[in-house]
Amino acid sequence: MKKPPIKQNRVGKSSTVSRRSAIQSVLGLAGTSLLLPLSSYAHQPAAKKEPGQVRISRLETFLVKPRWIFLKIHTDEGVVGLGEPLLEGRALTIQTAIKEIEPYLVGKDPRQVVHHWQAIYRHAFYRGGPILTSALSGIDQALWDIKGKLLGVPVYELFGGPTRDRVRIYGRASNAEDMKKRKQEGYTVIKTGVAKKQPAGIVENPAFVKYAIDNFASLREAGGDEMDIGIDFHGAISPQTAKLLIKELEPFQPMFIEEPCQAQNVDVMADIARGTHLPIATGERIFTKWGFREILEKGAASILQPDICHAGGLTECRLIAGMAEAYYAAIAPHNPMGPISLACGLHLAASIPNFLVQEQVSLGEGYLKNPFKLQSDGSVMIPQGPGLGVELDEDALEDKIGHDWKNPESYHPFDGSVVDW
Ligand SMILES: O=C(O)[C@@H](O)[C@H](O)[C@H](O)CO
Ligand SMILES: [Mg+2]
Repeated sequence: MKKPPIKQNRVGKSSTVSRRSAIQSVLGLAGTSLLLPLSSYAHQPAAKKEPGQVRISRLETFLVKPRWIFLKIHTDEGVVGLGEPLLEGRALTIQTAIKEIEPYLVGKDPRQVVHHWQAIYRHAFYRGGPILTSALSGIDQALWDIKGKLLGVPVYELFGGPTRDRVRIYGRASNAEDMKKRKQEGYTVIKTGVAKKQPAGIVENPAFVKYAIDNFASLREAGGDEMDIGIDFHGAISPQTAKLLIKELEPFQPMFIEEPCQAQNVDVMADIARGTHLPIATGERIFTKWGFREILEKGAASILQPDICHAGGLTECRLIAGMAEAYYAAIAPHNPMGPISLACGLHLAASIPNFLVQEQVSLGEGYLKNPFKLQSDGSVMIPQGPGLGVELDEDALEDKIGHDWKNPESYHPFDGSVVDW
């Protein structure tokens, strides 16, 4: 059989032999040639360090309030890369996943970002899934940060940008009063949710619909016709109710309908999308290009909301943006995370043509030495420092270390049954 193109680990040969024979004996395959030759199982060694080269020395994660996890990838040259490998409610699991990936990275050249992405994703054998792609996403972000810092340029420069000089961000409003405040702060885009007195069931009566639509109408009135207002159904409404609400919302022209249903059955979302001219947005629970492929092919959404902390990092989200462009779809990164995630969104926005708007819940006040500032036109500027261009404020962070965040639970008040939140 042909030798694999990658140099093999001679030093590790004996452990490779025992690993293969262990695999073979477990599978009952001893003596058969079903498995690849020895060399194919070898771990790629850290190449000898030449002068001027950099090696990854250690991965450090820490939980940060309210529910985040930050990653630092340390190098033997002192350059540190930042990432946010968060999956909400699973911070400890992610921490463990990163611990398991660390031995692969230690001793390696941090600049081979795409190569490491491929190795971490594909050698896991069980590919993807929210836990592993979130861990990988944070690592990918930190590696781009290191690469930019080593070269002394912002990440968007490495991606061929800037494609724009500022980035529209959106705030949140659940009622007319919030809307007026956001407008005053300078926001030109707002996201809201479906107003409801109790969790949605399967079929709703006119009172449910009226309550939700009246609330949206009050937001439209407070925001005015020039305000872009997206509405997040949160995948927590039945598809039939989603269709009904969308029909009633059409006259108020929302900017997009987010997660009109869960994305597990893409055909159902595509059916909803065909029934309205309003743009359907989805993506916070979809991972990698393989997850977004089906959404695009079936025309289930025209606004993709990959989370740069879940979907595979900056490497993968750029590729997803390219796929989206071929379907005239736009990118609006999901981001209820921290400021490292926001910085990633800004670099992505500055390096793709089809960016729409960026979600954020924190501009980094109390976390960053150089927090972002909302401009009077509803935008923030793209960070100009090397790498991701953000620096943690370690002193301010001290009292924010650690959390025991738990995701909400929701039960129907009538019979106590589990409902989506
Ligand atoms: O679009 C959003 O920001 C929300 O759907 C959040 O991702 C969700 O509440 C979990 O944090
Ligand atoms: Mg959402």
